[in-house]
Amino acid sequence: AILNNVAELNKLRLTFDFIVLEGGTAGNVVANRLSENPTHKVLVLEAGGSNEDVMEIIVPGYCTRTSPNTAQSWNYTTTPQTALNDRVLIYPRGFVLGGTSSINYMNYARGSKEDFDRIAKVLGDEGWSWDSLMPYRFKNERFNLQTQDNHNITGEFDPKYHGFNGINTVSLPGFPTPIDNRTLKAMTESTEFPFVLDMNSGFPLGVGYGQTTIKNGSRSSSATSYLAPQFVSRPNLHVLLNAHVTRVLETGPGVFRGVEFVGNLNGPTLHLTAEKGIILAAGSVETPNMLLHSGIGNSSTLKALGIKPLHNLPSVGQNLTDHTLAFLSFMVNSDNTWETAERNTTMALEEFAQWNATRTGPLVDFPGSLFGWVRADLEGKFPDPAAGPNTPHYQLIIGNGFFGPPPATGNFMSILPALVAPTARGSITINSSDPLAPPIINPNQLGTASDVFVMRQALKGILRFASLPAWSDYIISPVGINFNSTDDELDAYIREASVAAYHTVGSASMSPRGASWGVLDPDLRVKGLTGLRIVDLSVLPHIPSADTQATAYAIAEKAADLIKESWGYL
Ligand SMILES: Cc1cc2nc3c(=O)[nH]c(=O)nc-3n(C[C@H](O)[C@H](O)[C@H](O)COP(=O)(O)OP(=O)(O)OC[C@H]3O[C@@H](n4cnc5c(N)ncnc54)[C@H](O)[C@@H]3O)c2cc1C
Repeated sequence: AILNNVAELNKLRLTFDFIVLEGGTAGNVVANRLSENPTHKVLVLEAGGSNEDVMEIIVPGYCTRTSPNTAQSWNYTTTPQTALNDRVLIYPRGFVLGGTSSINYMNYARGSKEDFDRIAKVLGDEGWSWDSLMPYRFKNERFNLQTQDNHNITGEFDPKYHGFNGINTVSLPGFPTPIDNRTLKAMTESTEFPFVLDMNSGFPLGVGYGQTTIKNGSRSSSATSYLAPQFVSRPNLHVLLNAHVTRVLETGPGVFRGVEFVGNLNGPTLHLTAEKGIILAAGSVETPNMLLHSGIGNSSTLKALGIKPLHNLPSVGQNLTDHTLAFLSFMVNSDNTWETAERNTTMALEEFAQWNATRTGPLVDFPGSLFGWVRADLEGKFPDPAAGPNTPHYQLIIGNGFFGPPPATGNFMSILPALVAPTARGSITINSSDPLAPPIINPNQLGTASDVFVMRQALKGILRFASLPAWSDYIISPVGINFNSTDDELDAYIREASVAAYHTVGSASMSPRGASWGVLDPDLRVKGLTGLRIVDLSVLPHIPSADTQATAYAIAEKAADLIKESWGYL
């Protein structure tokens, strides 16, 4: 059942085997899988509210409206980013059931085989390799063979890389955009941007059809899928909304099976204990924040802040890694772009009415059909930052309009580069002993010379792509730079036009058993402690070269098996 307040929970007088701290992308997967065993009583505590009836969440075409500065987002900001002219960036995360899977842009991308084989090698644990994670990707995925416009999808994906019986629906685009055919034609005009049949095969290089977590024209999040009515009605699964967790608590020497939370920010502090274990799945920003406030982190820093150190793990909050996105638009010779609907209320209402009546039309998709995964020419200047030669350095996000509020006049298309093999590392730290105070978020965007160089090469690559004959009667000019900008001009543009991609990972990373660094053993247990596992993207020692939700789901499916195994059933 889903409960809205602590009074409802108290009335039930329940005890729990597992308490899953937070109903986000990964947390809901674990809650679902652990409650498959009817003898296991599972509670999820989630700070945010319900995902139901929020149109910005449900309608795919509205996905860019879910954040920032909405009731469904932790409206964080970063520290001034040195490489980005000291700009403070917005840094949203989902504050709602489903977590960031309820507010993200739904792109489903797994990264490369080499990404995960590198992680397995670093950890000395084959269980994290690409091949070992494949069954968990399949357990998560329910690939949808029908699109909203019922077009023939042969040649748009490769079925052998997909799961068809999982829980979370993944679909191909259901409404072609007017620039799809030109993009496909451009691919035939240059060997630099070949067509890739399926970017989720482990070998993503090329440009191909995007896959998204959309079910029949509406968002599929961990809340709508893993907590669908047939699951959340299990008598042994309870989800408490509006429960802000402040700390995990020591219940015996080195044993953490307690949790402290508040049911509303001015209300009393409440405590619960799990018989078997606590699963911390608050995401890469809040998980390290919560560990630090619980006394798990660098003991001397915690002591200086007035927090009683309970377990010295200096890596907590370190190694935070994120991708970087640069906005890049082109003025085009067409009026069939997003701007036209954005400037015309009647047309926007018609699009919504179409979606509402038949789940067809432009709002059934993330606003874009094709994505690219490309390697940059490093010109021998830097060691390869990618996991291997089949792994991209940057992503192309192609859209039929201007991302963000459009200028008053003109029509546009966007080809955004996202740096997906960053070398910079950031951190989550705290400067207060108040667990309700926001953490200090420093993703250190483009924080190395190598990252700035690769982003510059990405911009040059996109300018080459936009110069191909397929675009000659369509693209008028880039916005903010031009086709022959100098390196200095491109760098100046990058520092102003780049933002975080919100693919945050790594801040409570696994490391090999017995290592002097890291926060978790490869079985996701906090090093040196009993009763506490972490299951979210903070656990990754390296960032995959793709959007991150597919990996959050795979980690969580694997974690559920690890937990079940340790309690003697699978
Ligand atoms: C705007 C945006 C767009 C994105 N687009 C894409 C995309 O298109 N494709 C993609 O693959 N990835 C995308 N991502 C990233 C991706 O969605 C996330 O990496 C992933 O969902 C994170 O999963 P998680 O389980 O680690 O954390 P989350 O899903 O964030 O779960 C954490 C949960 O913990 C809760 N929580 C945190 N602290 C507390 C507390 N103290 N007490 C109680 N509850 C708490 C949160 O409310 C949340 O529900 C996007 C991210 C953003 C922000």
